[in-house]
Amino acid sequence: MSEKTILRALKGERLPVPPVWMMRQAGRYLPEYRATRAQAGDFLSLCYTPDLAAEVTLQPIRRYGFDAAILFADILLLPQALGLDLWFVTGEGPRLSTITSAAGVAALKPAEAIHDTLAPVYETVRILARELPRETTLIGFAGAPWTVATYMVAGRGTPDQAPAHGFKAEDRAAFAALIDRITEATIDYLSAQIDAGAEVVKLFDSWAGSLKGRDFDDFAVEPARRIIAALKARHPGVPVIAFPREAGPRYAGFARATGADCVALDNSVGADWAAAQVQKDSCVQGNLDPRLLVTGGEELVSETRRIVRAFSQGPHIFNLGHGITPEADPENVARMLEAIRG
Ligand SMILES: Cc1c2[nH]c(c1CCC(=O)O)Cc1[nH]c(c(CCC(=O)O)c1C)Cc1[nH]c(c(CCC(=O)O)c1C)Cc1[nH]c(c(C)c1CCC(=O)O)C2
Repeated sequence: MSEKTILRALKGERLPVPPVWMMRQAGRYLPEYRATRAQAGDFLSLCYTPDLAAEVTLQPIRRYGFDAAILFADILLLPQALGLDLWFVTGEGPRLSTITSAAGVAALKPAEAIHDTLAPVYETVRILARELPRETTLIGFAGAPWTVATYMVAGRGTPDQAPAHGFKAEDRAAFAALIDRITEATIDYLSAQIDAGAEVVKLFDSWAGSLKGRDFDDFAVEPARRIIAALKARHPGVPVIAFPREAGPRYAGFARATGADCVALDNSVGADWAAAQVQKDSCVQGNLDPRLLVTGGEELVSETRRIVRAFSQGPHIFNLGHGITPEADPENVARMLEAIRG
């Protein structure tokens, strides 16, 4: 059996057909996901019940045969493990107790304490490592420190991340201490996922685009570099995908600056630009507009083919530019795969 396609692409190999998976591939657009979620009761119970979390991870693999499965969990489980309260308001999104001062940072639990809360996530990984088809790669993940901090400071999602920017402006040392604490915990969290059987890990920095200039270097590049260096020291050969969403021109050089094996691109980035400026340094992942899985039609097929072609001269993992939405038509996912695989 030759090596899994995603691992080959992550080592820099150009493949005739790019391997493919989708962000949020286990999600509300699938009727089988909605059924299992109803069985779990609520979203967090689904995340913390290993049999059910493994089941929803496997559902899109059974239906579509994606080349990778991504662990079913959430980036906000880590702040919960560090001691914050976390709950989800149906139809609105996450809520957390907040951290707005140096004292709040000091009151967080130490990194070693996270495993008590996160043990069920590692159990989900162990089940998946046993049950996935042998050609499917298992991806673990965490939020990048800046993105996780934006939720810890605001207590919820915020369109412009103003509360986190405010804390950073008011007390940069305390904010940097918060980023450090998350960075250390993220290293231990991803390391435990790898020990349990994750073959690749991905860092989601969904709000990286709101960091500019020196802030981007200090709070997007540097934490990613530290996390990747620590993981490479503990787990040589395990690849890391970084997703500094909406980094724009800062996507260029991101892999070199952080040591990431692959940079995931959002759909605001031109594929031809990224092929020249980003793919020259590393594998790239992306970057179909998820709205096309709602609208479908000829544009879905032509855009899918255009992206495959644009990245065909180097290592590429096909994916969306952001998560698939609940309104997406499952039939359109099949059409996208047909356009990639022929
Ligand atoms: C910012 C962020 C979060 N979570 C995540 C991010 C980074 C990626 C991104 O930008 O989308 C990452 C995430 N969240 C989820 C996964 C599982 C794996 C996958 O299928 O990609 C992953 C990798 C499950 C989820 N996480 C969430 C759902 C929906 C929950 C439900 O079933 O109602 C899923 C499947 C909930 C969630 N979780 C979060 C929010 C803001 C919300 C509410 C908005 C929404 O509902 O989409 C925080």
